[in-house]
Amino acid sequence: MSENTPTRCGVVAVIGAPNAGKSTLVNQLVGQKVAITSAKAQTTRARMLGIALHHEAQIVLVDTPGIFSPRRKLDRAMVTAAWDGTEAADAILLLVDPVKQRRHELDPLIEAVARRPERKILVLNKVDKAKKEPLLALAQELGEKVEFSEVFFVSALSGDGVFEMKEALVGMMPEAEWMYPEDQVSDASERLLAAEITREQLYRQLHEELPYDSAVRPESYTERADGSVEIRQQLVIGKASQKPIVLGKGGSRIKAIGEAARAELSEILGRKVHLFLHVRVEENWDESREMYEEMGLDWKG
Ligand SMILES: Nc1nc2c(ncn2[C@@H]2O[C@H](COP(=O)(O)OP(=O)(O)OP(=O)(O)O)[C@@H](O)[C@H]2O)c(=O)[nH]1
Repeated sequence: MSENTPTRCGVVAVIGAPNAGKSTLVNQLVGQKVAITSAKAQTTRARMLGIALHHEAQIVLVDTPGIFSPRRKLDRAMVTAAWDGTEAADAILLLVDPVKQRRHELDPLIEAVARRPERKILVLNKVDKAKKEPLLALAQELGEKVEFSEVFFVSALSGDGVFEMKEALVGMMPEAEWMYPEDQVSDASERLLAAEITREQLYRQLHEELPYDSAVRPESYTERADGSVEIRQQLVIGKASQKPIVLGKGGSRIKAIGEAARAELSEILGRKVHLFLHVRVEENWDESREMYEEMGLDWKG
């Protein structure tokens, strides 16, 4: 970057139906993992920032929970967090999975986006799985409903088309000082990220067996004198009957979850990690204010 080039900085809110690939795209744009992903819908619970740098621009990406029709209190808090994430954005990026469109969730979203005053960008994801003609037809259909200033076709998973999109995003960012230090990639604390990494493993390893209502509560995060870090977390489940599923035979499942999370965390943190997990049954954890605050969601009584 030349010294005379003015810096740019802006906020892009990434919205879309559950499972569209929002977290995968944010990670790809940032160039490292800042948000967890899974095949399970509604993995992202709170608003998370991923901070991408490209040329003179700092692009602050708001990874929102998927927007869907809320039924439970937890769902309502997630949808509120999603829309809050779009406040004060310089652009709204609507991400769509062209194969599994989830129209019942996508259609209300399209209507809401159409009414927003911000610049709007359409990104059709998962092009690795989609056929060309339906993809173009979908872009045209959505383009008739919302005034998008740009349309991109990408694979967030493989990175195809993401570089070109990043180049284009730079030009959309207003001239401004960077909001975050150059080396900051996310606004999540290491403590929260650690809990999220464990939750990702919990979903990956038990996705069919364990219903959606489970959570990981950070208990302690202590730096040891030798430079390593000791992390304690609770795996919170809603029913005692789920406990044997999480533990597995002779504790083998929880051990595998802990081992995979520990390995990934040591890599991300660049140091040795000691991870201790234990299961806790809390029937109404999704009605607890403390849990909401730990997940970065607002509690609305
Ligand atoms: N084939 C393919 N799969 C993808 C692509 N992008 C994301 N996925 C997969 O789609 C699933 C959902 O991805 P996420 O990034 O967790 O989706 P999300 O929109 O953040 O989901 P929520 O947290 O439910 O809102 C994961 O299994 C991803 O690996 C892509 O470009 N191609």
